[in-house]
Amino acid sequence: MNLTEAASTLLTSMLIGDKTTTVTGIAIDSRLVQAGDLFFCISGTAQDGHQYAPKAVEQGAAALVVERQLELDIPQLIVKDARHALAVISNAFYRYPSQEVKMIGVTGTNGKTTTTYLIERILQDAAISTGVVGTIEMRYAGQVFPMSGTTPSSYELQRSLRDMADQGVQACAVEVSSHALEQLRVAGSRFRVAVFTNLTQDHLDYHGSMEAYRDAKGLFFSRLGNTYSANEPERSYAVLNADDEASAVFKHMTTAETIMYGLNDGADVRATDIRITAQGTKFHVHTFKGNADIQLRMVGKFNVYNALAAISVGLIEGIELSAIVKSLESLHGVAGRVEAVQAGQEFSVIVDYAHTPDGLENVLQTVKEFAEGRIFCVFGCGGDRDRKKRPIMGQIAARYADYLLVTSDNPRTEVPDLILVDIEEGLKADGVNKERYELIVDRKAAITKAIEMASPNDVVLIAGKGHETYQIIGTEILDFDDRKVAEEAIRGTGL
Ligand SMILES: CC(=O)N[C@H]1[C@@H](OP(=O)(O)OP(=O)(O)OC[C@H]2O[C@@H](n3ccc(=O)[nH]c3=O)[C@H](O)[C@@H]2O)O[C@H](CO)[C@@H](O)[C@@H]1O[C@H](C)C(=O)N[C@@H](C)C(=O)N[C@H](CCC(=O)O)C(=O)O
Ligand SMILES: Nc1ncnc2c1ncn2[C@@H]1O[C@H](COP(=O)(O)OP(=O)(O)OP(=O)(O)O)[C@@H](O)[C@H]1O
Ligand SMILES: N[C@H](CCC[C@H](N)C(=O)O)C(=O)O
Ligand SMILES: [Mg+2]
Repeated sequence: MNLTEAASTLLTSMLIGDKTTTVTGIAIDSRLVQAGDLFFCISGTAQDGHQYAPKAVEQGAAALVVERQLELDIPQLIVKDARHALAVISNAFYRYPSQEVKMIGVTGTNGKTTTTYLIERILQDAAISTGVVGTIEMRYAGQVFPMSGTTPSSYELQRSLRDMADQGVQACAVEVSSHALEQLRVAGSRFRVAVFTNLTQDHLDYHGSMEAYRDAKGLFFSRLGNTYSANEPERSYAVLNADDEASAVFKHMTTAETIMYGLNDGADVRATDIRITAQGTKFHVHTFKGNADIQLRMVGKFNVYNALAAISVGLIEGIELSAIVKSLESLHGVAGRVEAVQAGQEFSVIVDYAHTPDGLENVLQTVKEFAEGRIFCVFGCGGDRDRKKRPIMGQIAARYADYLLVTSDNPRTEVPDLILVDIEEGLKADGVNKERYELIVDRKAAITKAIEMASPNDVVLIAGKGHETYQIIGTEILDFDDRKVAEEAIRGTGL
């Protein structure tokens, strides 16, 4: 792409310098710039990318996209909003790959990763080559790539989609975080389906209020397929959780046809007769394409919702309900989501990724349904993240578990002990007896203690980190895997 072509995508942009300059790649981080790249100076949430322009030039950038002209001898494309320009130009640079790969986006506070995996399985089994992009990893066409967050930046997403299209990938299930919506990471991507799981408290540090958080999610639906045309190759659909009140707002915002799923009468895709055991979840599903019994290997009522959302997507894609049911029944679960650790012990140890008040409540409710003995809950709250959820998570843990081991979960640049104190505030406010909990800042020590305390038939729930294989302390990323630590603790105590 040359700079004139890049400039032509934005009517109000202004090009300074050699207009024929060719750019061979896109970069937003000066440390990753390669010779020939177009470097976008983004006014970010933490810092101003314009300050890194000299470094980008030094690394070989061919040109810059800036919001104000810089005193540098290099072609510059001046735009009003570099983040917006990044989305627009990335879509063009990678030749609009979302027109070729059918995109299914999943947004919501909890359940995005799980739901994308269910969708991936259903589509793969229907011989639709499917990629998945989200918290755990990105994978397609037999390759796996690590991820640093949930939703990649717009240029990384477009670059990956182009690669998918070139490798014959037909569909892609993408986790769409509220940060991503606010930061235009999926802007310009054509979504065939937008799925909403639920909206509960999280990320108030970033969004400020629940209304602002809901509005960020709403962007996904208001931007969805807002043209009706005889030439439109395929319609877009919104798949909404009928039992979450935010869905009414999203339904109102979108021009797409909506499929409502839930547990109550009136939902288009509905579950009844739910039965949960330690081994799995049974229910009857009623849809606009027939009814069926289904037996998931995954436990928890929340997984019924995730399954209903995935069933809706399968039906939109024209897959038979019986085939969808078979696919879902074959899935063992998702790494770090209600994952059992078995090392010969006589009590249950479960590792789960619940890191929000609602996530924690759901998983504890599920555990409570099958626990025969006491419940020990090891959990913490992330540093440099929503502080308001901390006392609430403490209160929820105390409501369901018999004994709490409050510990660290990626303290990042905060003082770890103080995060624990924030959680304890909630316990004190609820008058939880000090005999029922302890604060152990070292996560390994907390897990080990819980395992030492457990007796046959008890359940040790280790929440918050799920599939994560690290603990972020300060700016250091240290190896840490709840599953391995638990297994070692079990073997170490010889139980
Ligand atoms: C608050 C937030 O969302 N930040 C994300 C955002 O950064 P930003 O654009 O605001 O950038 P910034 O850090 O202010 O820096 C400004 C610019 O300077 C550049 N820079 C910076 C340093 C340098 O040496 N050179 C350089 O060029 C940066 O690359 C950037 O372009 O865009 C970046 C690129 O997409 C992300 O990596 C970064 O994620 C940070 C690490 C983060 O922690 N994000 C979390 C909160 C997040 O996004 N989480 C959601 C998941 C939520 C969920 O699933 O519940 C997610 O989608 O991952
Ligand atoms: N539909 C749901 N409703 C409420 N809680 C859920 C739901 N699905 C999963 N959970 C809980 O939330 C945790 C996280 O699930 P999952 O990883 O699928 O969510 P996510 O939305 O991808 O999270 P993240 O925002 O970190 O990407 C699970 O370990 C489980 O405890
Ligand atoms: N997507 C979430 C993941 C949180 C996981 C938890 N282990 C933590 O570090 O807080 C976030 O970035 O806020
Ligand atoms: Mg996720």
